[in-house]
Formats: sequence, C-alpha cells, structure tokens
Amino acid sequence: MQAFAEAGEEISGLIVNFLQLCTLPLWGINKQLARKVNCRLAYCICSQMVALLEWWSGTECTLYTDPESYPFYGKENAIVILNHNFEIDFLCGWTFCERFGVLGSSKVLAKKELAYVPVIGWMWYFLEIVFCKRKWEEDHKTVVQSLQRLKDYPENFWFLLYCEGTRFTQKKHKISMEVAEKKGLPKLKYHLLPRTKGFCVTVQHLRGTVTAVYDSTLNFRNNQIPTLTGVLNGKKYNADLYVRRIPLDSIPENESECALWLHKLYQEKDELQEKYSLTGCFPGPTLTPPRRPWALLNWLFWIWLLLFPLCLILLQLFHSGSAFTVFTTVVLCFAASLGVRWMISQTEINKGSSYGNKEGQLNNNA
Ligand SMILES: CCCCC/C=C\C/C=C\CCCCCCCC(=O)SCCNC(=O)CCNC(=O)[C@H](O)C(C)(C)COP(=O)(O)OP(=O)(O)OC[C@H]1O[C@@H](n2cnc3c(N)ncnc32)[C@H](O)[C@@H]1OP(=O)(O)O
Ligand SMILES: CCCCCCCCCCCCCCCCCC(=O)OC[C@@H](O)COP(=O)(O)O
Repeated sequence: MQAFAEAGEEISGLIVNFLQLCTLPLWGINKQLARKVNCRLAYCICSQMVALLEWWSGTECTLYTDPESYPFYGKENAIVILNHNFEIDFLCGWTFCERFGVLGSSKVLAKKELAYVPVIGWMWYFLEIVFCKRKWEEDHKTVVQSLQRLKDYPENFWFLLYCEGTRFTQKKHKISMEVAEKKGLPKLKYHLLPRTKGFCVTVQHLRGTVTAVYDSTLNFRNNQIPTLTGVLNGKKYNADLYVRRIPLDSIPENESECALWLHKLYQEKDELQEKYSLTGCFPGPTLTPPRRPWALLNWLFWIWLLLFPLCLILLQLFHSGSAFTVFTTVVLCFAASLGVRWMISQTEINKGSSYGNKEGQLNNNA
C-alpha cells in the first residue's frame, strides 16, 4: 500500500512536469506569463512536500528574527545564506518560503546532478534554477548567464546559497579547516569554510534586483537528526531558524572585500551556533508565521485526484483475476516506489558527494 501511495505522489509530480512541458510554446509568446504559470505549477510540487512536513509529520518550525525586518519577508527579492548540516534543511527552507508566499518562485544555486532528479530536478529547469558543476572554471560563464536572466523575474524570489557547497561531515570539516589554516583564516567549529566565488558573483550580478541578504541559521532541538524518511514516516521534529536581514548595499562591491565579508559572516554564524549549543535556543524574539492551509489543500486535491481512482483500478485488477495484469501492476508500483526511494536517497548525507574531501579534489563530484 505504501508503494502504491508513493507511486501516486510521484505520478502527481510527473503530471505537473508534463504540464510544465506544455508551457514551452508560451515562453516564445509571453515569457513573463510563462514564468508566472511555472511558479504556480512548481508550487503544486513543492507544497506537497511542505504539507508532508507541516501537516503529516507535524514538524514545528520556529522563526527567530527582529520585528523591523519581518515586514520585508516575502515582499522583496533576497539572497538567503543557510548552513548545510541537515538532510531536510531545504524542506524547512521551503516551509518558510510557503509561509511568506515565495515557494513557487524560490531559487537556489544547486549542484548540476540535481537537475536530473525526476520531478524536482525537471521542475527546476522551468524555474530557471542556477546549476553549477562546482568547478569554477566551467561554472563561471553559465552561472553568470543564469543570474543575468533573473534580473527581470516577475515574482518576488529568495535565492538560496549554501556557501559551504556541500553537507557538513566530520571529514569535510577537518579538511576545510586545514584550508582555513593555510589561508590564515580563523577556524570554524560548526561550519565548513565557505566557498566565496558563488556568493560574490551572485551579489555582483543581482545587485539592483535583490535588496537584502538573509543570513539564516537552522538548528533542531534536542540534537534531533532529521531525515526525509522520518518525515515520510510521520516523525515530528522541532526546527529553529534564525534570520538576520542585511541590506545588500552594506556588502562590499570589490570581490576580495566581498569574500572577506563572507568569511567574517561565517565566523559570526559560528558564534551564534555556539550560543545555540549552550542555551538550546537562539537569542532574540520569535515571530513565527503560522502555517497556511494552501499546502494542505493542494496535497488533499492530489490525493483525491489520484489515490482514489488508483485504488479503484487496483481493486478492479484484483477482481479481474488476470494474473498477468495483477503482476504487471504490482511490478509498476514497485518500480515507481524504487524511483521515489532513489530520490529520497539524494537527500541522505551518507550518500553525499566527495566534494570537499581531499580524495575528491581530483575527481570533484564523483
Ligand atoms: C529563510 C530560509 C529559506 C530559504 C529557502 C529558499 C529557497 C529554497 C529553494 C530551493 C531549495 C532547494 C534546495 C536544493 C539544495 C541543493 C543545494 C546544493 O546543490 S549545494 C551545492 C551547490 N552549491 C554550491 O556549491 C554553492 C556554494 N559554492 C560556491 O559558491 C562555489 O564557489 C562554486 C560557485 C560552486 C564554485 O566552486 P569551486 O569549488 O569550483 O570553486 P571555489 O573557488 O569556490 O573553490 C576553490 C577555493 O576553495 C578553496 N578550497 C579548497 N578546498 C576547500 C575546502 N575543502 N573547503 C573550503 N575551501 C576549499 C580553494 O583553496 C580555493 O580557494 P581560492 O578561492 O582562494 O582560490
Ligand atoms: C510531488 C511530490 C513527489 C514526492 C516524492 C516523494 C519524495 C521525494 C523527495 C525527493 C526530494 C529530492 C530533493 C533533492 C534536494 C536535495 C538537496 C540536497 O540536500 O542536496 C545536497 C547538496 O546540497 C549538496 O550535496 P553533497 O555535496 O552534500 O552531496
């Protein structure tokens, strides 16, 4: 039955991918309309995952931020900087995007491998997500081109940058601190050394389009180690997100100064994490936006549209008594379920890339 439910979820995503494909002719006629339509279609996919987190697993997401910054959230374009320690950090990010109304349009500087993940990766193609191979010589041109395209984007968007470039592991941390030492930079305890090229080029090319950087730090209470499988199994987590709004004007234009600025920011982020580990909370007031019903309604809509007819088909198949048809259906459902499991495995840190490992330096993304 679980395989059948997972197949249903995947089918809904593939239907949306197909609808996105159907918008291709519109791009030539009215590009801004095509972008808006694709934001709505992407919302249909992302919000199903948000619904799983918010409504199915009941995960609580608390926002720590100052009241003066709060009115800007969702009303401006922003670059979001986030620590990269947890398998579901992107999903917690999506939850806040949903609550501030920018879920369909949210963007990220993502590794190229994710472009090939069915449903999510294909959806990103139509959202004009910026992809990189994490090899700067090859990335520079394409990243700049992709950023330039966002200058006239018709919806407010948040552009997520995991400046650490890869998920935190003890081994990657040790290696990146050796790099820090060689560069004469202070050691970080909770973060990998940030890669500055992507940030500097994003600030440079989105200046005038984006008005602020949201320095964000995510943690889970009581040392929870959240996983996507846990969320799908209905496990409740407690996420704390600290967001500090920094006007883009205050970030240096010069590339080396901009890189130094980012290193200093990560030193401050590290101090904040130290405080969290000592006190179990972030400083300052909490101002958590409530969860909205739209993600849940969209999820229920797809369940109604797909699971009910799929169950009927399944029942009819078993009644038909044709061993071949029953066998084929079961095999197809398990194949779809395996597909979903492979997608989930993309979020697992222990199956992560070798980027940032010493051995991986020669063969970056193997
Ligand atoms: C409020 C919160 C909600 C927000 C949510 C908003 C939106 C949500 C939207 C979508 C969610 C989807 C989530 C999907 C997640 C997918 C994310 C990823 O795929 S992360 C991986 C890809 N992204 C990045 O890597 C971004 C950061 N990286 C960079 O910016 C890089 O600079 C680069 C552009 C990728 C290029 O990388 P490359 O390695 O080729 O070059 P660099 O110049 O950066 O690196 C060389 C440089 O680094 C030094 N070095 C060597 N080894 C290390 C090491 N181990 N650690 C640190 N530094 C190292 C080396 O000496 C060089 O130094 P120098 O520059 O001085 O020469
Ligand atoms: C319509 C809904 C379909 C529901 C299908 C069921 C759930 C399937 C979930 C698949 C989600 C796939 C999203 C992939 C996002 C992974 C983000 C991520 O964390 O990438 C890691 C990179 O940052 C760094 O990689 P590493 O160098 O650490 O390695």
